[in-house]
Amino acid sequence: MSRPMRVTVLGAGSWGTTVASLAARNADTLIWARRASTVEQINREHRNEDYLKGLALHRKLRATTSLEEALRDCDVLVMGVPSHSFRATLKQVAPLVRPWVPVISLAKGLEQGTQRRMTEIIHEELPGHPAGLLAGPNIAREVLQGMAAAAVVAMPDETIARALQPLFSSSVFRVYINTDVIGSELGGPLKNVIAISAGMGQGLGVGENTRAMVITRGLAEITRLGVALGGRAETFSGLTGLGDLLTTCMSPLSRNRQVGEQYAAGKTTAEIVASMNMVAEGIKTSSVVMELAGTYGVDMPIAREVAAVVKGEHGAVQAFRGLRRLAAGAEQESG
Ligand SMILES: NC(=O)C1=CN([C@@H]2O[C@H](COP(=O)(O)OP(=O)(O)OC[C@H]3O[C@@H](n4cnc5c(N)ncnc54)[C@H](O)[C@@H]3O)[C@@H](O)[C@H]2O)C=CC1
Ligand SMILES: O=C(CO)COP(=O)(O)O
Repeated sequence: MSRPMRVTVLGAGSWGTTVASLAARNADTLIWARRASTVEQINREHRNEDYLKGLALHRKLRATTSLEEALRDCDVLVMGVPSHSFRATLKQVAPLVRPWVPVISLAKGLEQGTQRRMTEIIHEELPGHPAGLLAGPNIAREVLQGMAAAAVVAMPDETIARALQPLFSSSVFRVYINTDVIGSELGGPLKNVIAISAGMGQGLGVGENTRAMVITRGLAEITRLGVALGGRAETFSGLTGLGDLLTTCMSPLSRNRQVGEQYAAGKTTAEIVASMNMVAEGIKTSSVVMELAGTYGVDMPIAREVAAVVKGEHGAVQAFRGLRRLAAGAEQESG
């Protein structure tokens, strides 16, 4: 007798838990967390108070602290850990997961030191596994509350993407597919850096025109680097590009935007990181983005200012002064 499809999600933070709760509507879903207290709360009370305070999870979602149990009957593996733990987690997974299982990344970061995208790390650590991602403008709390949203499953193979699409879909969560993995995967990490700038602007009270400038010129930077790295230009005006940039720059719930507001309040990177219980990928990604911009000769003035603030080279006020001093050329060119 065939058993129902098993989705395994690794990492029970805000987004891993939310995606697991979505998948539990459509498939037998198991989430792996390191902390026994989190597992117990999900199994007994259908909640994850540390990350999604006051919100109910799908009753069928089950949790475990055992990686062996999580991977035993896994048909689809979803990686919900942040980019800094992505490779280490995959190394633990490698001996336990069956060879053909597709692996979907939720992480919106780039690896420090190697500058790798998460699906590149999947190929390196789990060779032969189909690798893709789920991304889009998806603030976890809003999605879990059932507010309508849309996302993209990006896989090189359209047939596999179509097979995975219904696992995450619901009447209020619309999942599209895209075969441009590079373009779809770069939107998230790059928008996180721009969102820090938008947050700085918010904190400094720069006004809506300036915010629109940061978002629009930020998209130009994202697209320039993304295309140089092999993404398709049109992907950056879709959900994983412009869509995610907008939600992250506009939402007070965005951790990256909150980080920018903290910089505007005069806090240092160390102080900000110490005060957060969640990850803001844009902090670490900013230096990786500047390395890539240097290698590919791409002009990224907004990301450059963010990277300088993250490193403590100057403050948010100087960053916005720096942006004002930029010479403006033709709109489709750099700057
Ligand atoms: N929260 C959101 O609204 C969204 C987040 N994302 C992305 O999803 C990824 C995960 O973010 P969140 O869930 O928001 O982060 P979070 O900060 O809420 O939770 C991170 C989770 O990963 C776990 N973790 C960290 N290192 C680990 C390790 N070595 N082994 C096992 N577990 C580990 C933590 O214990 C925690 O449960 C990030 O890359 C983020 O950019 C993407 C879309 C939406
Ligand atoms: O990626 C996100 C929304 O799509 C979440 O953004 P933050 O990590 O800034 O909260």
